[in-house]
Amino acid sequence: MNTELKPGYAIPSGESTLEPSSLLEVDDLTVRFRRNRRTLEAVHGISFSLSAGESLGIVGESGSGKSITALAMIRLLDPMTSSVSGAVRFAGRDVFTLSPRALRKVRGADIAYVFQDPLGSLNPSMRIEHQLTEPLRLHGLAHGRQARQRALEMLELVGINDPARRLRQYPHEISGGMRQRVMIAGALITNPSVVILDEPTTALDATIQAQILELLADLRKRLSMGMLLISHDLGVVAQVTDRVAVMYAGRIVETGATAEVLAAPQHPYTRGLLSSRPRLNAPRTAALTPIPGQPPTLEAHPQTGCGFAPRCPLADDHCRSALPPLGSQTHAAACWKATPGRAA
Ligand SMILES: Nc1ncnc2c1ncn2[C@@H]1O[C@H](COP(=O)(O)OP(=O)(O)OP(=O)(O)O)[C@@H](O)[C@H]1O
Repeated sequence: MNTELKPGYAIPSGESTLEPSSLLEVDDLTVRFRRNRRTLEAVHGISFSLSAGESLGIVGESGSGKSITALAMIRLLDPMTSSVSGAVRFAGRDVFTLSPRALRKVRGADIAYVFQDPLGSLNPSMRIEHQLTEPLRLHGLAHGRQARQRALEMLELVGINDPARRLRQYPHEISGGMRQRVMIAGALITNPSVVILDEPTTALDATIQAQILELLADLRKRLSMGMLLISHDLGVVAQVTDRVAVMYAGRIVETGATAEVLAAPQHPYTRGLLSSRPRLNAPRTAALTPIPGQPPTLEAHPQTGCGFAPRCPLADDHCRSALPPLGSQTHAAACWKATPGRAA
């Protein structure tokens, strides 16, 4: 293995504390950006793992660091403007020290990424067949008729009618929901062990959103891949994931089995997210209570204490001065006032 240090990616000095059985292990991941001659830390040493066949949701308001966590994991952040430290291991291999060739294989074939905007991610001037089969050709997995056959199967798997016709079409000729299905088909075509979906339904209207979530829940059951689902919406995460990590200002503030976290959220932020969301754990008539204030910008990430303290109804001086640790329990919250078992 090439142990050359890539610009912006530092090898961690500490030993891993993660389960050896995990397919994907993220250990003390920290992301910093250089902006206007300042270095701003956007993700402050987060750790989590994903087992084969497991589905993990990362949830939090816009700007909490969900996307950059995922991008940093597979080294998709620009090393000229960012630096990443910590460790990411995929199937036991350190992603940050892979050779460019090995990294391309992991990124293209083993860990698939579905970006937020399907139209922006598809090439408008190429037929769907070419785009779907490209990763197969690139990684030498299939060519010609065999690749086309695999593309047809994948379109069927994601519920697209008349797949042979779709293969001949261009992205602008199909609907937004279908484009998202094509993106998912493209991500799965190499039979990856892990698929990362970044806000896969945000750009879609409510009906199509529900259909895509149903599809993801179905695929999760049928294929034994690990799934990392990024969303600002706990309702989306609730439908598709086994476990959830709630992020706020670049840290995981609560983690646990999705059903447990939703039924008995411990962190005031998770409770706030639930109370501000319609029709989840509450009758339709229940009033929505938005979380007061805004999440901090990177410049304003608190240097001491709990990052959520400025918006938290329970915060006291201790919360503002001492950073609460995230415990190692299966359901844990980084909060001095965490109240286990209390529902939203
Ligand atoms: N290339 C970059 N340079 C500087 N700052 C960045 C860069 N990319 C992201 N950020 C900042 O890092 C923070 C986290 O961004 P990130 O995109 O991970 O948030 P998010 O939780 O995924 O929210 P969203 O759903 O809005 O993308 C934000 O404050 C964002 O402005």
